[in-house]
This record gives sequence, C-alpha cells and structure tokens, in this order.
Amino acid sequence: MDNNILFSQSISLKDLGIENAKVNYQLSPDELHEITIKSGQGVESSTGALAINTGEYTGRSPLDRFIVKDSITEDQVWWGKVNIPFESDAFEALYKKVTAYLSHKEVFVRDSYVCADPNYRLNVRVVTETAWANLFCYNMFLRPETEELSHFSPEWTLLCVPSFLADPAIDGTRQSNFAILDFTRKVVLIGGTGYTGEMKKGIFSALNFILPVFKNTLPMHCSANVGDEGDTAIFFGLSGTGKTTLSADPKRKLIGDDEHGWTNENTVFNFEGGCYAKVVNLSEENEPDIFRAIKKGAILENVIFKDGTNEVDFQDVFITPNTRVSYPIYHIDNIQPGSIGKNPKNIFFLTADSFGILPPISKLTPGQAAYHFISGYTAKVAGTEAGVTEPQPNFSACFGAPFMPLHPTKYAEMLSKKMKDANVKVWLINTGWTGGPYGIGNRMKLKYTRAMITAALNGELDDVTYENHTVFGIATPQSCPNVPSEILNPRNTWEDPELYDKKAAELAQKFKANFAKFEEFANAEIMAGAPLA
Ligand SMILES: Nc1ncnc2c1ncn2[C@@H]1O[C@H](COP(=O)(O)OP(=O)(O)O)[C@@H](O)[C@H]1O
Ligand SMILES: C=C(OP(=O)(O)O)C(=O)O
Ligand SMILES: [Mn+2]
Repeated sequence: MDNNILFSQSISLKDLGIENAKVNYQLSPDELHEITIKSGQGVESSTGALAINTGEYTGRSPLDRFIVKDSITEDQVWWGKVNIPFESDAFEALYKKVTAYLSHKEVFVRDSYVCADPNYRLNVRVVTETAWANLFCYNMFLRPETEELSHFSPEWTLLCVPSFLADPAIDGTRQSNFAILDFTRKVVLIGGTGYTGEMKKGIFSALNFILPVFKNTLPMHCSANVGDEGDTAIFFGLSGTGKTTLSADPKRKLIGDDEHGWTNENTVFNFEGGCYAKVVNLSEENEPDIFRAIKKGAILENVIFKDGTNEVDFQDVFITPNTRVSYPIYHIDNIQPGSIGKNPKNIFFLTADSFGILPPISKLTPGQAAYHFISGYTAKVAGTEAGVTEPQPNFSACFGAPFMPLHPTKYAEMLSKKMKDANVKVWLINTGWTGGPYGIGNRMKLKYTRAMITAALNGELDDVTYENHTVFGIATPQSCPNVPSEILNPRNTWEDPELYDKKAAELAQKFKANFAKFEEFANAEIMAGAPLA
C-alpha cells in the first residue's frame, strides 16, 4: 500500500467558494499524524496511535441533523423528528458563510470514495479544518489509488468545520452546531462539532437515500463478515449493541463493521474503508483484533492516559463513555479482499436489552424478522444521574433510524423480500443483560455471545430443541455448544421468575405502543411477528 508516498498535487477550492486557502491536499497518514502532534492537537499513545480530543461534542447530535427540503427530497423523505427539514435558501446562506470563513485559512483536503463495489462507487471530496479529522476520513472512507487523483472528479463534498459556530437566530439551525445534507448541491455541511462520527454518519445518511431511490439497492446499518465457505453473515444493531465487536472474529474475514449495501446481484458490499470501534473497557483478552488495531495510523478519541504515561486507561470514562478508535480496515488481520461478500446466509439482529428480558439467542420467523427490524429495539442503561437505574427502551427503526431518510417500511420491504429470496436464517441476539435488569443482573459474557453466534453459523443450532418464548413468541434454543444451558432461558436466570413474567409483559407493551405508528403499513405476516401477550 502506498499510504505514505509524498503527494504533491495542488488543487483549487474556488469552485466550492473557498478562496485563497492554504490547501493541504491528500496528505499521507504519517504527515497528518505529525502535523496534529506538532500543532498540539494530539499526542502519540504508547502503541503509536494518535490520541485527540474532539472537543465539546463527543457523540452525535441527532437533533441538529437536517436535510434540505427541495425537489429531490420533498416527496421522498420521511420528515419529522429524525429527518428535520432545512430550507434551501438558508442552506445556501449558511454554506456561503462557512466557505467564506474557510477562505484564507489552512485546510486539509482529501479525495476519497465510498462503496467498495465499483458499480456503486461515490466520490467524495473532504475538506476539514483539522489534520486529524482528515486522517479520520483517510481511515474511514475508501482510498483512491494515487494514479486516479489527477483525474478524480468529486461528486459529493463533505465540509467539516468545528470552529465555525452558527447563529441560530440568523442561520436557521437549532444551536451553534449542525450537520446538514443537501442532495441537490451534493454537500454534507458540518459545523460547530468536532465529533468525527458526524462525518461518517453524514455520508451514510446520504447513501441511505441515494442507494434505494436511485439504485434500487438496500443500505443497511450493519457489520458483515464471511466464513471459509464464503458464507456471509450480517449483524444489525444500534450503537453499542456489538456490530463492531462481534464482526471482528479471527475465524472469519471482515467485510466491514458498520455500513453495507445489499445489491440485486446477490452481493453485500462495505460502504467504508475502515472501522470505528468503541474502546470503553477494551481488553486484549476479550477483543484482541480491535486491541491490536490500535497502532500507528489509528486515531483514539477522548481517551485518558494512565498517570504519567501514554498508555490508554480504557476504563477511564472521565471525558465520555463513548471513547473510540478509528483505523483503516487493513489494521485487522483477517479481511475480505475487496470488501464484498455473497448473499448473507445468516442475519443477526443485535440488541443490548438492559431490562434483561430477551433471550440471549432466538430464531425468528420471516414475520418476526420484519417486526423486529421495523421495531429496532435496544435498551440503554439509564443516565449517570444518582439513583436512576431503570433502563430506557430505545426503538429505532431499521436499527438505525437517525441515518434513514426514507420511511422505515421502504427499507423493511426491501429487506423482507431479500431475506426470503436468499432464504436467510434470522437470529435475535441479546448482548445485554441476563439474571435481571441493569443494576441487578450482568451483561451477557462476550465469550458466550460469540459461542452462540459461532454455533448458529456452523449449523449447530439447526437440530436442537427450541421453545417459543411465552411473551415474545420467538424460538429459543434449549442447548448450545460452549454455553451453559441455564442462561438460554432468561426467566430461569432471574431470582424471581414471576417478576420476570411481569416485566416481560411490560416490555411487550412497549413494543406494541411503539409499533402502533407502523401498523397501517404492516401486513398480517408481520403483525403475526408481534409479541403474543
Ligand atoms: N456480550 C457482548 N456482546 C457484544 N458486545 C459486548 C458484550 N458484552 C460487552 N460488550 C461490549 O459492548 C460494546 C459493543 O460495542 P460495539 O461493538 O462498538 O457496538 P456497535 O458497533 O454496534 O456500536 C463493546 O464495548 C463490547 O466490549
Ligand atoms: C459512530 C456511530 O455508530 P456505532 O456506535 O453504531 O458504531 C455513531 O452512532 O455515532
Ligand atoms: Mn460500531
């Protein structure tokens, strides 16, 4: 890989409205690493990774994510709390302000692309204010060959300017920070926040519109890997449910950890060229591949070092529990060349149920699969406020509502059809609590979740006995290799099984209340996938 060839092409940003900026074009990872350290914006960790702080924002800000309402989006987008409309004129004005702000300044420009399948490739020109944000894009997006750059034609532009603060009274934003998608101008405009996840999820949101609307292809918030037999598995799940962790499996080749497309040519391809892993409580023992990927080239975000050292204390959540690392996918040993796999044989829906109700693994019928996909359930532990221990349910359609511009049923219909055509097995995995809710029980051991997934993939759960869950109706295996049988039925893990029944019924009601808004779109098969009680 020619990552560090010094590249000396200069480009003008005049077309973008940025004049006389000092443009650092296509710097190598090493150069961006050095510049970050020299400028005092980052330090090198003991394993050679760059460690930076993203500033005030250490996570995404979904209420400040807008889509320009125009002739392309008006009738297509599912407008509401997730997809908040922004006026085209207001965007034009704000864009001018941001580009004027960048004029005469130093900027970092990178030509990159997304979608590993050449048929879907989308070129993106990235303009960032900091060197480390540019390195993030080197890590996360796909990297054009050097020869391509002289004739690279950017289609989308991603601008990331954390130090530019909007004035809500004038600019039409909610606060000083914003992430706005404009499908006519083909721009993702980010200001007021340095959280790098806004960049990757901004481009993801654009693809989640472009692929289904213009290419009849299903975009998915999932990770993917492939076994020795060429058997692809995909793992859907909201943030923190285990997509990145569980897809890094030394026995399987990684396709990608977060964003994929499922084509009508029976393939699954990664949108990205890197991974963005949570590092809270990371250990080499539990997550060796991710641990070892944290080397030169990787960027750690918002971590704390052990006193007097440059060694990361992965337990320390002083800045945020959302500590992260980004790295190019080739930092993982076992990767799928080209980042494309065949139709999946197995689909896993990951949920981190901190109520401790859902079984650690169960098998879904097609109707249940559609119902759970549209529901997109996970439950977070309560905030850090003293005394608040009751988990919060979080229903996020398609396991990724914040990134889905279209109505959830559009994605669900495409997925249901593809699942049937490909005859996929669908599993629901609870990576969350067992033995009671958060505060009483414990999180399912990673080694057991991994063992259950391995058993499902190897066909070892095909001939075991199943029992249908009394409340959710989902088929739960009664034995699984390398997993103690008693943990397979959550009711048995609770001290008070009757309390479990009561809480399970309460959770079922939450599912039903959430699903009410989708009922008019759901057919009988999907409704038969709803909780029984
Ligand atoms: N049983 C389990 N299965 C999956 N992840 C677990 C489990 N127990 C603890 N974890 C932790 O939960 C987190 C899952 O995060 P991650 O894989 O980054 O989620 P996502 O990629 O879906 O946002 C990791 O920090 C992982 O170590
Ligand atoms: C980067 C993110 O995704 P995930 O936690 O799913 O990896 C995010 O939601 O900001
Ligand atoms: Mn992830």
